[in-house]
Amino acid sequence: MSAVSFQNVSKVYRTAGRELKALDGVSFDIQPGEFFGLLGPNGAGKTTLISILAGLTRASGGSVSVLGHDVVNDFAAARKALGIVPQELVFDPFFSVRETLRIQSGYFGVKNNGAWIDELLQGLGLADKADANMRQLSGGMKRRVLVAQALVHRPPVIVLDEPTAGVDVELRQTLWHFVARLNKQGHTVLLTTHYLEEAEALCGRIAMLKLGRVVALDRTSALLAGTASTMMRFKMDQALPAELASHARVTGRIVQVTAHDTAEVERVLQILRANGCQPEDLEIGRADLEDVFLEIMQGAPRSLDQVKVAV
Ligand SMILES: Nc1ncnc2c1ncn2[C@@H]1O[C@H](COP(=O)(O)OP(=O)(O)OP(=O)(O)O)[C@@H](O)[C@H]1O
Repeated sequence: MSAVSFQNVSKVYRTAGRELKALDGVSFDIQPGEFFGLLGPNGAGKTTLISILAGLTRASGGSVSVLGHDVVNDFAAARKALGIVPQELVFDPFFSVRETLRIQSGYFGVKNNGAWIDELLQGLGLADKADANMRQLSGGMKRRVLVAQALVHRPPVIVLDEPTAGVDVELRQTLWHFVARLNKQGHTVLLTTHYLEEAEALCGRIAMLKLGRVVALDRTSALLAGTASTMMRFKMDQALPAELASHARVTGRIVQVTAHDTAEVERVLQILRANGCQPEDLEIGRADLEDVFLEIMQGAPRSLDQVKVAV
């Protein structure tokens, strides 16, 4: 049985007489024990999909289940199987960290949860804040409590919706260490993030959403293998020749161009030379998930062969 199953999920938002299709026929399954990444640019539909999974939003069509429990018809069982770490920080400021976690245990009907709460506090670096009031905590500490709160009932499926947005390096490491441990123990993890290096490091499989549709779904290693394997990076003052624009990324003076092999690297250099460009600090390296993501999202040509070379 799948840990999470999305079957032909669609969602239409109607606002001010306008219709917006936020999700359009999304289907995929996540198997028990997977560390699964859901990626996509702003507005792709990630949060909408997670809200439907959490039972906070109704799908316009299709169905979603968690360990076989439909999120609409069998809501309580589906919700109990999920631990959802939301994006926003919402707390009652008058309770201590430990009280907050006890109350949350109560919501799920979990009794005698002290030992697990201690383990959560320890694992998330909150042990010395256990008796502090929520309002006294920094933003990063509050975020740790959010994670602890989501895990208080030991859910088999953990959903992390951009958990590291605006979070410092130490907390990220604490969080990933802890979540990776839970995953090794058999918990399924669904992660949405804009940090592609995190997704590359953690996720065994990845789905990419674009305008509400799944545009890529594969093992992370296969996604990386399927793209241009080489990235050329250099600095340049001149404008990028138009022939290279479709598979290049420009950030200020820094240019990154994809190439599949050394012949393509030579072709890029040839195009640059023919256009009077003078690249500096040239580096050639392996493509990473960010390159794959941009290639898929921009629908850039997969090979330089498709580009006319003007020499
Ligand atoms: N409550 C709503 N009413 C109307 N439109 C909405 C609502 N929520 C989301 N949308 C629209 O649905 C689309 C998908 O939004 P969603 O928040 O799911 O994307 P996302 O992939 O999570 O983006 P981000 O990375 O910015 O969080 C967007 O075009 C958004 O404007």
